[in-house]
Amino acid sequence: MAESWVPGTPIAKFIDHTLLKPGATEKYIVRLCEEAAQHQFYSVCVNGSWVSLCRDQLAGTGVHIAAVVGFPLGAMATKAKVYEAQTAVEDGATEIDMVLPIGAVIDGRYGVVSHDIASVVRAVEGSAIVKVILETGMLNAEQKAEACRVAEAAGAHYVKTSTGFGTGGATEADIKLMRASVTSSIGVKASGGIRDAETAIKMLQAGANRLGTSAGVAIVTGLSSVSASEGNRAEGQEESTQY
Ligand SMILES: O=C[C@H](O)COP(=O)(O)O
Repeated sequence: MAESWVPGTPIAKFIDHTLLKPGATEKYIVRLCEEAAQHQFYSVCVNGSWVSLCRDQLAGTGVHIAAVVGFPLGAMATKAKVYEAQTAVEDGATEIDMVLPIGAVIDGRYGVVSHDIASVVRAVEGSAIVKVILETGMLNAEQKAEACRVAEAAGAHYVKTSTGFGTGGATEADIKLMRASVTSSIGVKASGGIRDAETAIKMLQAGANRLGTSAGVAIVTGLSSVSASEGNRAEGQEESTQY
């Protein structure tokens, strides 16, 4: 069962400190790890090529490593997602945040969705938990609810709202819908567009067990400090959430 936040307690342990921008450089990944260790975030969430660097940087800190898979489109072959997940685990990830095949959900081809998720779950079973990203901004309520049910039945440990690169991000309404669509055995992760403490707390109160955000430092300090990912944007990237 995923841990739930208790009002009045610190939220750092519920945050996946995230840097997924394509132009992220080594110094910002190192900084992400330093910030995660300093603030004792639950994990860093990174693209697969950074996992071994994070493992070295985070040794002895207690901070976990989450790697994204099939990110951000979800449309890769299942075999490719399996290989990507296995590689991330070999390199030190203990959490896999995979994007489900969004088009198959929209088509109603839930057998394909189930097979995709179950294949990744099986590939890393015993070594990593799997969070399934729905990209909620692209789905209607019925599709979101059914995708949650299919993900849980396929063995997922969490359902997660958004990549942060697609249409829309986490909303309280979606967190409530997703929480109501799965049992208490699995968690709900809110991600995409969470930029301040007030929003973070709203997501936790709505039923989220984890938050994915590239603004973790600003959230826990309550300041508009420049976190690793924001610094990365300062090197020439806009904060675009478009593909
Ligand atoms: O998986 C997490 C998201 O990519 C974070 O999105 P964000 O950059 O909008 O906070």
